[in-house]
Amino acid sequence: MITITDLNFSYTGKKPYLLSEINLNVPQGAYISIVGNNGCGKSTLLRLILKFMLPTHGSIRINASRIGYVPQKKDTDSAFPITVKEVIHSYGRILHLHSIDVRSILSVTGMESQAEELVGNLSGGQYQRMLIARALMGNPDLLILDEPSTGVDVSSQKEIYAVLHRLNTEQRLTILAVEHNLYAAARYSSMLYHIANGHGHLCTPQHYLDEYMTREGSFHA
Ligand SMILES: Nc1ncnc2c1ncn2[C@@H]1O[C@H](COP(=O)(O)OP(=O)(O)OP(=O)(O)O)[C@@H](O)[C@H]1O
Repeated sequence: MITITDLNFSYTGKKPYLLSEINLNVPQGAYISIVGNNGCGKSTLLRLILKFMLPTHGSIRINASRIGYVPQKKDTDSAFPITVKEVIHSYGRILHLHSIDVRSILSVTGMESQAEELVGNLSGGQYQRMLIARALMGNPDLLILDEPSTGVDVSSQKEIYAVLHRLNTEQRLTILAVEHNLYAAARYSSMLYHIANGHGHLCTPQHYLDEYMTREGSFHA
């Protein structure tokens, strides 16, 4: 679904590269979490995949009919006076959807009873579940998320990952997520893509736990 070939990237367009010799294949139905230390280039890689920027060298091919995107919470404005229902309607207009069933859209992430709520009154977990419901409008075959559980309490994290797990295993939705929650990455991903020193390595959750966690520090649930 995503094929990245010999990608190099720096914000200056010159060496040293932030991302170097990146080769990654995300097959249909996979759930891949991108992990690595702060500043290693995880979000940069997502922005390249989303075509917000171009690689310095190399190519990214995407074979998806529609991509759903859940941005980092800090990149969204939860103070804007708009209800959950209005968020769904306005996104439907952007997608040129003719009829919108707000209740059924929100029910995918268990948010139907918050439809009339102002987004500023939602908890971190509810807000994130609203963004996931919005990203699923128009039936994407690829869902990209940037830190889906950052700033979300543990019980809401469980709800978010239950939704993502269900979408991936039952509906075969391909998921690519930048992940700081290493417990969730190891528990729910089919594979992890670990970035360190500009280079990426695809590994199984077990391999990541065995090889990297001991070197990179403690395990956060
Ligand atoms: N627009 C930009 N212009 C120049 N440098 C940038 C830009 N955006 C990010 N960077 C730098 O690129 C590096 C990688 O940033 P990026 O956000 O991709 O890292 P990350 O792995 O997602 O980090 P974190 O885990 O902290 O979110 C950082 O040193 C950051 O300061």
